[in-house]
Amino acid sequence: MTLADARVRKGADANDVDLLLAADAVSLFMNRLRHSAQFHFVVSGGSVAQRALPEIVKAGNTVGLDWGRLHIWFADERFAPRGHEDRNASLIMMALRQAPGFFASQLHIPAASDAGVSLDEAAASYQREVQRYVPNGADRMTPMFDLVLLGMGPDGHTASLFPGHEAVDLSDVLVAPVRNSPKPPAERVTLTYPAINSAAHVWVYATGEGKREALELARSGAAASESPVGAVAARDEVVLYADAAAIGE
Ligand SMILES: O=C(O)[C@H](O)[C@@H](O)[C@H](O)[C@H](O)COP(=O)(O)O
Repeated sequence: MTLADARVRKGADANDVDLLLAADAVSLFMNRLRHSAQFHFVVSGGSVAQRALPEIVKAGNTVGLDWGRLHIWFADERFAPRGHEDRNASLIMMALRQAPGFFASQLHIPAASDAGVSLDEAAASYQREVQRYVPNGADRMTPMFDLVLLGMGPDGHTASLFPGHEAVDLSDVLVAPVRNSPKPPAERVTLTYPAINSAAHVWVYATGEGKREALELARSGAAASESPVGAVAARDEVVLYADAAAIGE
């Protein structure tokens, strides 16, 4: 299943979408954790980190979610110094501070640029971390995240997979270094399609009129090089969370 045939969860506005998504995420966590010891959840930067994640944390706390059983991963991270405002980690850590029982060791952050490793090493060590912690799917080879929550840019990028960029074409790695990103900062670490598309659930979050055109292109089944978000897929289900402004209906 891809974004072209995704189930759509539509909210009247961004706030409505946040509430809808938070309730769905928590029920997915609870259901999965009935049969599984851990839940591997991939989050993104931008408004996913700023708005959706804090709402998910609030909804989890309301039902007494055991945060100690979640592992949180990054769809992408900017290769900037630790604590820098460009880092997605800053926002994500802020949201998770409100999640009782969630330990720092359950948060998997790609290395910062001042950690003494190169960009290539940061990507390689993140890939090793994914392989070490995330259980493999039915093929016993590919790590299977439980849920990947992606944002999208007005250019159709998702994670740090940008239109026309080489990371979009990679089929043999789970994590890639990105140089010359059209959106600053230029250097990033990103999950690739093999990692994203083998997840059980992939949810795409798009709010605001600025996303409308890119979303339309993505849902028309455009090629990955033109619309990276349009090429995301999932083993079980792709769901689009969008407000009326983004979906244009
Ligand atoms: O790394 C980045 O440059 C951003 O994090 C970026 O990828 C962002 O997630 C999308 O552009 C969606 O952003 P919004 O959801 O805030 O519109």
